[in-house]
Amino acid sequence: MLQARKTAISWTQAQWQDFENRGLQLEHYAVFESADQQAAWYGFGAVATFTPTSATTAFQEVATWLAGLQQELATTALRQDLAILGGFAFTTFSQQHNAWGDLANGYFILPRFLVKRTSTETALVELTRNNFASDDSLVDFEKFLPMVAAVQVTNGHLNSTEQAAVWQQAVQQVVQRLQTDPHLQKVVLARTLQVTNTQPFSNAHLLRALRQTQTAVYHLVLKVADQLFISATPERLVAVTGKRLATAAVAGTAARAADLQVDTALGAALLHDQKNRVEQQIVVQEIQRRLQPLVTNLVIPAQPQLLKSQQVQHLYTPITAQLRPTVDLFKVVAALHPTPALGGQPSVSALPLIRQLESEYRGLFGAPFGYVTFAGDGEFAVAIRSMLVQQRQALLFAGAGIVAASQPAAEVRETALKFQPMLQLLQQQVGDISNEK
Ligand SMILES: C=C(O[C@@H]1C=C(C(=O)O)C=C[C@H]1O)C(=O)O
Repeated sequence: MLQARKTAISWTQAQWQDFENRGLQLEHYAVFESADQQAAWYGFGAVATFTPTSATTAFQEVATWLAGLQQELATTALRQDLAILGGFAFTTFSQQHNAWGDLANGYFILPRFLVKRTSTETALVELTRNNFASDDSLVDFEKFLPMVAAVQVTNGHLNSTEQAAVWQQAVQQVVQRLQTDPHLQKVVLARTLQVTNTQPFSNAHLLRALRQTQTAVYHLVLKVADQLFISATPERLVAVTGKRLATAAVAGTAARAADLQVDTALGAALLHDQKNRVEQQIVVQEIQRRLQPLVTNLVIPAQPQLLKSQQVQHLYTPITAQLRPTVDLFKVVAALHPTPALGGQPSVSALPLIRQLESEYRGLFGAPFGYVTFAGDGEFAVAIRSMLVQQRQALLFAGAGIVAASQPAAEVRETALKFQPMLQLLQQQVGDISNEK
């Protein structure tokens, strides 16, 4: 039986910082902060964890796991305040060796303590299968967290290895396929950047840098044992509140500029660029096609807008709808992932090419990451601009949509920009990076 209770909290900035630093010492810690800052969930420790067995059945598996937890809950009063947090894997793990370890097939936690922050409340929710240790959740929470001394400032020296030239050749191959295969419209190809430090990265510093340098994007964090996954993505996959659904088609990329006029001109050029408009329209149409059987009142603006994050700007079409009575959040995620923003079009042709041409298994990169409450509401973001950190190693991922008109060298530049959000976190900690090609 699951016992739950909720307490309103109003912590100072220093307390938040202290609790997060201590939370990072636990086996499990997770963060979901929405890009619009309307919702945030923090998971400390785990009452239960779940790892799907395969990517194709993962959505149903997690839905079934959550349904079991709902039945175990002693009270229905807190269903809006309890949530599972975690991420799916992009595809089923297919390689013998990969960097992802326990996270390879995706990973979800039911936290022992949840902090829920919305525009109207901030609350600590305690959850246990035993009896509560005391009659005060705040006391229990303080006792549950490890006592850690102040986080040390780390220096160190970074080395990075990437395979830009090899990847550019793979892009060239994809372009040739796109030009000769009339059924294939788009393939999203990703590359990786391996960064090695001379000493272990500090998770606390990485998270601080995430909040300082990456604003107006989602902050996604999942720490399991000595692995830390971080994403600063601008891209929503889907949010569901009651029967209201919101999703977005995000594709097509231009750089940002510090100068406002230059930045505006870059955005305007992107809005009028034929190649990028095609790339994004493919995503809009495919999302529409996949949602149609699941929703009513589908609203799709005719023209895209710009979605700006620190390093890049994208074409962006916000999409809303009403879920049909029998459809839930998991069914929508299963239908949408991967959209042609991360897979390609059609998926059946693009996904095998991705598997064949990419050197690293994607793991949580590009996959749905989010939370689902015990009431069935929730949100998943697309976990791009992300990396996996383990001790002295960081593995960064960046992809780009390739269409017949793509120029491989430009895609290399675009993915270099998309590494920047995570590179900044690493650099903030140790200073400059040296590049070993
Ligand atoms: C795949 C990534 O980004 C995706 C690809 C984009 C593109 O090709 O222009 C734009 C936004 C994202 O949907 C990434 O950042 O790694």
